[in-house]
Amino acid sequence: MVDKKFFDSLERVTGVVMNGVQKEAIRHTSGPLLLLATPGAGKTTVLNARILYLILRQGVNPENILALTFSKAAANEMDVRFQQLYGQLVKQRVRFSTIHSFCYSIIRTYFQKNRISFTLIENEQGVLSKNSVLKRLYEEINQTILTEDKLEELANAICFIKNSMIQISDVQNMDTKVKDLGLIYEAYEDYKQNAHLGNKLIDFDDMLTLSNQILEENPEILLKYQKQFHFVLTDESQDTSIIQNKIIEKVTKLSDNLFVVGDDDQSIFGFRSANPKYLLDFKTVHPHARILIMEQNYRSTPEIVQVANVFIGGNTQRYKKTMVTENPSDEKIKIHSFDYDYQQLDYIIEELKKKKQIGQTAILFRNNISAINLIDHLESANLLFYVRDSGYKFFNHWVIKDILNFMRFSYSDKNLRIFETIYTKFNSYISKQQIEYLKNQDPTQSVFDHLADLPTLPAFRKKNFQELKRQFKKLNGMPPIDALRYIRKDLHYEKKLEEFSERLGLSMDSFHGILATLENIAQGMKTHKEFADRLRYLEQLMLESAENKDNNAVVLSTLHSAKGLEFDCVYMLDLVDGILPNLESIKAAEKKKPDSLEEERRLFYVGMTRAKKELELLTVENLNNQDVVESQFVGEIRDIVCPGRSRTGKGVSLTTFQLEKGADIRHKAFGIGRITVADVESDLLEVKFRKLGIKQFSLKVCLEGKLVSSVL
Ligand SMILES: Nc1ncnc2c1ncn2[C@@H]1O[C@H](COP(=O)(O)OP(=O)(O)OP(=O)(O)O)[C@@H](O)[C@H]1O
Repeated sequence: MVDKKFFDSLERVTGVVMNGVQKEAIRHTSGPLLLLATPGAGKTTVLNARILYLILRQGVNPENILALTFSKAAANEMDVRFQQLYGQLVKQRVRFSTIHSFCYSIIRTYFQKNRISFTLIENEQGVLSKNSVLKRLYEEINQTILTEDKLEELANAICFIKNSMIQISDVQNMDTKVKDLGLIYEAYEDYKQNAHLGNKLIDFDDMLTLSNQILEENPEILLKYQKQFHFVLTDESQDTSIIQNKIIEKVTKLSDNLFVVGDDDQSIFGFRSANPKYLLDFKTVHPHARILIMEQNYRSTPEIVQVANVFIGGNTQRYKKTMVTENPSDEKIKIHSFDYDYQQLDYIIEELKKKKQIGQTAILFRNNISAINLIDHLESANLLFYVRDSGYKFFNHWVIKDILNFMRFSYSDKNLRIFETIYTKFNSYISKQQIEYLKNQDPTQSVFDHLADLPTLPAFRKKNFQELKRQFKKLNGMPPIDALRYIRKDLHYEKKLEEFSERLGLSMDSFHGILATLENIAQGMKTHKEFADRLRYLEQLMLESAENKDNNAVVLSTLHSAKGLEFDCVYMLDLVDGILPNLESIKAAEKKKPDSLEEERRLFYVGMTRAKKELELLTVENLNNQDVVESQFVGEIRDIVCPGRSRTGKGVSLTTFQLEKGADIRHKAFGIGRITVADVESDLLEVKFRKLGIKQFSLKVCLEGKLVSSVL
């Protein structure tokens, strides 16, 4: 009865009437509890309300409460949400923290007490920084340079090792694309321990490893934390890694007051060793735990909820949950296919222009690079935007630096300093010795003239240098878009990139993406300077976009960073196989290893369930100048949204949609085409594709292998 007062005042403050399960979770005061929920079920809402309940109703001191989540942004958002709603009721600050910052406080206290000096190397610049150390060790061990993309792969692999608590001796058995990972890892750990005697170097994930070790080896320290944090709550618990899990379990062992909130269907950080297994095994570890399930979605329309339910049901490793909603109906999920990526962007811009308010709209994508073209388009259309991952370093990528250096050099083929940065990146056949020779020549003359004047040079090489001189001169007079193509094709920069990628085992996809993005930005520009200025301007806009956050600006975010958020309207773009799902997961699934494809499905699901009212899925047939195939997930959604269109009449109705002459279908490998023949008796399906022309297939194989799907 007394709790009624609490819930009444909660309702007044939040405007939310808690449902039965939510109330039960909020009122749960002792013992472990797993609160499993579907998206939009109010997990964060309940977690905050439970903290309030503990403080106001149970008289718990806020200092004894620890609310953990797994990203800085999520911790901040929880804190802000709590302050906004309950700041008036609770004056003392509650500790909302990431697990890393909690661990940092453990090691800092321990090191200070034991007079151990340490340096954090995660975000440092210069030779001591984690990235510089990793780069140096990789290059020493592998005798080859490490690109930014590979560096990210290496850093992720090391993060994975630590979070999964993999022993050094087992690293070599890991399935990884990083060459000699075991050796690099060992050297890295050794360097951090011993390179600076008397000073430990510590990276982000060392905070976890060291905290776990400190708590394990020092019972008095562990007891201090156990006594201080009598109540521990973890949000987004599906993202807990093995080591994080161990730390949480240790700290809560005494009080046993662990309140775990999560959704196994939203576990999307596998590359950092996050694993839904923690949730799936909760009852085994805590046999006396309560498990509550919240399936009511307060966020989205029935149209979105129903489709998302069926879609996530395609995964096998999950708690079976069925989302329901009482929200009013709205529009169906929309699916749009475009021939080219720029058409997709034009469409979004037109749609945004029709809206009065765009602050409740988000554009979500798999890879940060998708944001760059968007920014360019949005700026041109005078639409305000906010980029959530504004730290993305697109504009500093070495490929962009190369391109700008080609352009700069074309202005003055005397500039040896710039020439040195590009001479290996086109077919120059210039040796290091020749570069040394140039250093002693008259700097007011063309480097090509100097080279052509070399005494013992064969005639064809002379001609070659004269030709290069002519080519760079030609490049200088071109508008940026033509210049880009000229650098790629005529000066063979792209071929050099391919050779480079092959040597280092890199995929060309990201390079294609960068070059195509540059081409998009260069459209319609007249001078190289204008192009370079535009790049600088866009970079600045991106960095400053955080200021637009609450200013009616459309939100641009990767799917990963959008977790926990909600918007009236969501566009998901670039939905093609190879991006979402990514290539590795498709290949693994073909070899009957479905785990990563399941994670890709969860990522897609997280994106869909951010939408309250409108959800639009956008796919293209040509992305970054490459022909691509629609995401298999989009095909599935299409079949869920529009099952069994007319099954009567002529044609082949062995599937949920009609296969008949004149009907448009989507082939998994070849994209959209129009049926010219569909004949069961002769087992023939003949399709005319827009770009590939007519192709014939076995009807049986297509149907059994689900190679064809309907087009809305
Ligand atoms: N009982 C309720 N009645 C009405 N609205 C509610 C109720 N509980 C939560 N909500 C609203 O539902 C929306 C989703 O809540 P919240 O963000 O807490 O969900 P979540 O489970 O954390 O979502 P996700 O896991 O998808 O990020 C919010 O707008 C919240 O105010």
